Amino acid sequence: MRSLTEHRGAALALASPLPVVEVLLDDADGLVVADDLRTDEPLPRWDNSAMDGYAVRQADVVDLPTTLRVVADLPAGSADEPVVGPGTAARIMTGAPVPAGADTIVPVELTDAGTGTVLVREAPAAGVHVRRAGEDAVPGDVVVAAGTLLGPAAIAAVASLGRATVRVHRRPRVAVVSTGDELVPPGTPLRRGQLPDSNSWLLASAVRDAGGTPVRIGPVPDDVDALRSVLADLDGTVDAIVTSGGVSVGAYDVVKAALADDPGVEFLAVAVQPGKPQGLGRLPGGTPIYTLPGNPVSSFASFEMFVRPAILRMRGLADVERPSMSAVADEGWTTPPGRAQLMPVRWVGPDRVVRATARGSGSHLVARLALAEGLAVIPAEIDQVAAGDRVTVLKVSP
Ligand SMILES: Nc1nc2c(c(=O)[nH]1)N[C@H]1C(S)=C(S)[C@@H](COP(=O)(O)OP(=O)(O)OC[C@H]3O[C@@H](n4cnc5c(N)ncnc54)[C@H](O)[C@@H]3O)O[C@H]1N2
Ligand code: MOO
Repeated sequence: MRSLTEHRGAALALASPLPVVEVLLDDADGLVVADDLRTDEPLPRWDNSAMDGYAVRQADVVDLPTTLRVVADLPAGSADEPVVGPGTAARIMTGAPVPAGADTIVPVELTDAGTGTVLVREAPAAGVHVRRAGEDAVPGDVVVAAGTLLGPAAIAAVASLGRATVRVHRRPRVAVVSTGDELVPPGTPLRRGQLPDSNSWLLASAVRDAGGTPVRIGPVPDDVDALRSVLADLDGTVDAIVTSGGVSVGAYDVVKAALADDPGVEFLAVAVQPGKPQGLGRLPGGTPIYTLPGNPVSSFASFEMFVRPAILRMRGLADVERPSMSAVADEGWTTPPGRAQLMPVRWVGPDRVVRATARGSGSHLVARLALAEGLAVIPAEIDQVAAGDRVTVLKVSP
């Protein structure tokens, strides 16, 4: 059996950052910046006022109170370039450029708010309430580095450079294909033996949560030719394919059968529970394929371990790890000998977890998987978790 870490490495090795495209800022959320974005100008671009008030000369506000003549009115956006000479002031609003001659901003609260003349009762020291050109960034500074994930703050930084578009790695399109004769779409009446396909929805949602665009297909019946034709159509038109089911040693394991002669795809056992039977590789057209086991908790945990990091890498992210933390197991449980365990857990305190369901990591427990907030990763060498033990928990809930 291959170790969890080794298989994760093989899964990640199939992925590389996708080609770069230029997108409007409106479409940039969740995408990853392709090149360093530098500023050509100082930011702020000019000295400007941090307060609504009056721009004055410090020498004029030493003996207070005093009355100054108002020679200009400068709202934010004003292109006027008045000069504040001795005995005068410019009314100024937050964000307007500080006019030549002025070195001091008097907030309106310290004046009589006059428009023809202004009575100044108190004044701050020179430079207070002035936002200096270049104090945020100077020309040549990298403002948004290659590899930055675009969220609200980073998009604001790009916009503040005056750019309407940004070059990013294309968002991965990932096909998810569920297989199994027993599956019907949710909402369809069930006869004995049938069950709703939950994996294609699970995987489509997981793709979206990983920042990809899912192409959901399924359920595909246990028919080798039908599945081959679905995969051939997808090969070369999507960035990755994820299948569920049909990879163990059953008589009708369609995914394994459909790809058995494909030299680019290997099937193997990984020392992990759930998620032991796995396959991965490239289809003839070069598309990476990940064939996950069909048990829903196995599909969930396998996607988390093997597919999600690959999608993050395709997006151009350097860090493909989930945030993890050490937590205390509030109860004990057994783990399979010689295999790592991925135990769905939920929080019962800031750093305490219990199994999400009393039946633990059983790979069919799809209904109660909904309670899982984390996956405790128990190394293969550990055969028993005791109450009070520390475990590493990946935070997986959205
Ligand atoms: N003799 C052996 N049998 C099994 C072994 C083994 O080593 N020897 N391994 C077991 C393990 S571990 C797993 S995991 C499963 C994986 O099997 P498959 O990937 O072939 O999955 P299926 O047989 O197609 O389905 C398993 C199970 O999951 C249900 N399922 C499948 N797809 C969906 C879906 N889209 N939505 C909801 N539920 C789904 C399916 O009905 C089965 O109950 O093999 C074990 N067997
Ligand atoms: O590997 Mo299976 O996923 O243990 O149930």
